[in-house]
Amino acid sequence: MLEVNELSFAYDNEKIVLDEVSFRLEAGVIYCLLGVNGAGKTTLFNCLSGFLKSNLTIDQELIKDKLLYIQDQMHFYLNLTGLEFTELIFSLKEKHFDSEQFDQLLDRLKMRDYKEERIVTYSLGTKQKLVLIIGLLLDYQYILMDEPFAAIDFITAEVITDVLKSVKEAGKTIVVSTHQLDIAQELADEILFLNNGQIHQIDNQFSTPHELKNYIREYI
Ligand SMILES: Nc1ncnc2c1ncn2[C@@H]1O[C@H](COP(=O)(O)OP(=O)(O)OP(=O)(O)O)[C@@H](O)[C@H]1O
Repeated sequence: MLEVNELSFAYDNEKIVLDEVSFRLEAGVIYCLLGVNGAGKTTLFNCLSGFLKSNLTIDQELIKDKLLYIQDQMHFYLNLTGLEFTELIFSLKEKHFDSEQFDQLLDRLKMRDYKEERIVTYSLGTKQKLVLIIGLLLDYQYILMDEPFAAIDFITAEVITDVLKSVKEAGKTIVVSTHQLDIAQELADEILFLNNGQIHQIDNQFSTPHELKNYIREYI
């Protein structure tokens, strides 16, 4: 379990983005992080992963070995193929690369044809899928994902939703930020709604995206 207590953050002492935010992340749970543009979702991820210095005490072991942060803007070596890039990440992280599991995930996300293609030829959504596959293969306990569905078509989004649910069943903790309420309502066990520097943690009791939207509107 990861417990965050009274996390506060402001950029250059300007407006407070996170105002004594507290919440817990449990094993085997998917959280969807929601909030309007500029609410502070990326800032929260950056604080949790130690990219931004806040009042949070960062557990270095957690950051290094247990927590994976998949940012919305990823950097690639564009001249490498998907396979080469994945192998490079694994060698940098000094982790064993399981090529069979890699192939299975490529198949599941309809990525097999891209395995030997250079990343420069990938579309944005294809790059996002590669990052997701690498993230899942790295097998971290906590996976933070900033808008992983942003460039993903709805068919692939369904596949990714299923993949994330099976990762959750394996006891991982997943936090996904998204603006897509249909995905949040389908995917989340719990909603983390960020608004005016505060987090509202809500059970996903909603049977339709519309219900979730109406609930959130009450806060804004
Ligand atoms: N490097 C920065 N310097 C100063 N202010 C920043 C910086 N990055 C973000 N902000 C401000 O902090 C606030 C939170 O931004 P953040 O990017 O965390 O929001 P977000 O919820 O991820 O937004 P979006 O949904 O648009 O991606 C915004 O007011 C933003 O303008």
